[in-house]
Amino acid sequence: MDGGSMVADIDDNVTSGGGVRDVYGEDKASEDRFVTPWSVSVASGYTMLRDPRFNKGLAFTEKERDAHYLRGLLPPTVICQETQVKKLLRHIRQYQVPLHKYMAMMDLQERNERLFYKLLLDHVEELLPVVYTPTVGEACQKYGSIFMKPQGLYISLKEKGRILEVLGNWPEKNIQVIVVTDGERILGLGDLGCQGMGIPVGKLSLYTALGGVRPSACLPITIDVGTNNEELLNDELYIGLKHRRVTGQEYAELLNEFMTAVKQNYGEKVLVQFEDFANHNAFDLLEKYRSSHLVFNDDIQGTASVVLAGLVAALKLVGGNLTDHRFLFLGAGEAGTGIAELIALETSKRTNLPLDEVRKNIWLVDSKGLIVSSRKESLQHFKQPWAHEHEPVTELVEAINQIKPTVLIGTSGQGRTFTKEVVAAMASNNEKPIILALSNPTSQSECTAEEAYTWSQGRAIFASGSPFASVEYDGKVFVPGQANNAYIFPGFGLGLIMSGSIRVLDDLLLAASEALASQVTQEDYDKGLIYPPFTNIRNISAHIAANVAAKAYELGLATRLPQPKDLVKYAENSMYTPAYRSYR
Ligand SMILES: NC(=O)C1=CN([C@@H]2O[C@H](COP(=O)(O)OP(=O)(O)OC[C@H]3O[C@@H](n4cnc5c(N)ncnc54)[C@H](OP(=O)(O)O)[C@@H]3O)[C@@H](O)[C@H]2O)C=CC1
Ligand SMILES: CC(=O)C(=O)O
Ligand SMILES: [Mg+2]
Repeated sequence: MDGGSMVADIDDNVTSGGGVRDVYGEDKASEDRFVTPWSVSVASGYTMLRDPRFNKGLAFTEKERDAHYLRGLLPPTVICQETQVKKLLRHIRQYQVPLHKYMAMMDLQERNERLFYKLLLDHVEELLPVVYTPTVGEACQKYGSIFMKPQGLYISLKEKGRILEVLGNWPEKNIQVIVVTDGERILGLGDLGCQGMGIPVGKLSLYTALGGVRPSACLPITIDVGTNNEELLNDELYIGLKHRRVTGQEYAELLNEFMTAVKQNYGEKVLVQFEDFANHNAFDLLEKYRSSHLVFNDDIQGTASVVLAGLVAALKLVGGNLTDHRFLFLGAGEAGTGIAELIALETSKRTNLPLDEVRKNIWLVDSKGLIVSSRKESLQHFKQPWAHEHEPVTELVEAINQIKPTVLIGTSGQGRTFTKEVVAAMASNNEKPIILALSNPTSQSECTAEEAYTWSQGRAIFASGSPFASVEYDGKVFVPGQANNAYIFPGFGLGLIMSGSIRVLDDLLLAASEALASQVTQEDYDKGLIYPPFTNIRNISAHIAANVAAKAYELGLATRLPQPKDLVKYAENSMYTPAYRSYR
């Protein structure tokens, strides 16, 4: 036997490891290959089915199934989007636990984006509490354990010096709205660190569903500088940086790099919405960037705009004008002082009285009691304009009895602080007390709708940050309204985008507020409502967007010229509609 034939034998019959010959080619699976972490097949619709932006599920038509290599990848039946909505709604409703409904909705968003938005928009009153407050609060608390797929963009201290590069990793390039949080004050739930991501994700879902900004133009971002939440720091499943928050210069530098990178990458007209930052950063960030970037703080400014709208609408029910009313807040942080400032601004504009004068009708209570002048030196800067001459008062009931407000607003983040005595005190001083329990989620609401109506013998005009069901009292049904910045920011953002605005001024917030108040109908007033129902939200958002854009053009903030003639129509036409598109 010579060497040559030996080689031929081995080649033919024996594998290199001495095993059995690979007859069926199966051993190819263990061959060394160049590894790429993804594969793209141009001759298969498989990737299309798995892309939430294009997927239509069983709604792909016969023609589309042929044209896009989908044959066999779907069961044979074809159903329309309306039927899919019905099916999905039934699916969501079968869950008893709100968090399970939330997870099913997120799952749908990642599977079939248009169906998600169609379902949300068609059943907005039912599903808003699922994708937004209160359920989003619980989702953030459990974010680390419920999520398999990351959403949004995470920018942590590890990315310092490389933020521009990180922005480049996001697949979409034409971003119009960024909602960013650092997770330090998530709703009224405190510091949830990196798990706060649920908030920007939820807010941006509303930008699309309620305001019609297309999903690909929306970018949720969480900045992770650590957390002071001990429970998270000790949780092995915590998804964020496991150290206490960095503050001071290091924090400021990261935020500055972020803001600079955002403008460099997306241009002058990208809107940055600050969300759920703690107040020791929120006011400073807004102040620092409002003159160089298109920014607004939803908790300070969006909330102010929505509450002012509700109060202006409430005047139709209680009579008088803003100067005839006295306002008392429980909570003097972002929401409280933001609302107070916008009420004062609007009142001053309406009456030509100086701001300092109209501020005297507005009082705030913080965790140490009534904000009065003797405390001025020790107060944070945003509380100082509200330090009026008065003796110190520590109890809310006492403050109500002494100041006799016509309007009581809860922005404390502390549940059940509007006790029976508090509501009764408001009711004994006012025929129709206006009581707004704005804190979120429901567990942090200052009182429930039932408590507000029962303890005021059905006389309160009540709205809350998170939704409550209707209440029957003394044979009458009371429908509580929802005073939530969700009414404002989607339409507000659309107005900025469609006019190409480059800065946010307070006058734009007043314009948004005015538009929202004008959408409350006689039918709503007859039910005691000071906000229109969310079912009509696209129309409401179009009016808000149009009024904001009109003001932006008037003030010379708009860059998209010429100004469209009919701004409401223009807003409506600019909106993303979630109906499926036909594919050729
Ligand atoms: N409905 C809506 O659209 C919105 C609702 N919110 C809700 O409002 C709440 C507050 O948010 P924000 O203003 O940003 O938070 P901040 O932390 O900025 O402010 C909270 C304020 O409440 C005060 N406070 C805390 N505990 C008490 C107490 N027991 N009695 C009296 N005052 C108290 C704090 O006092 P001190 O200053 O002394 O610490 C502080 O002034 C949150 O629950 C949030 O979800 C916020 C934005 C929008
Ligand atoms: C609604 C909202 O922005 C908040 O509770 O923080
Ligand atoms: Mg918020």
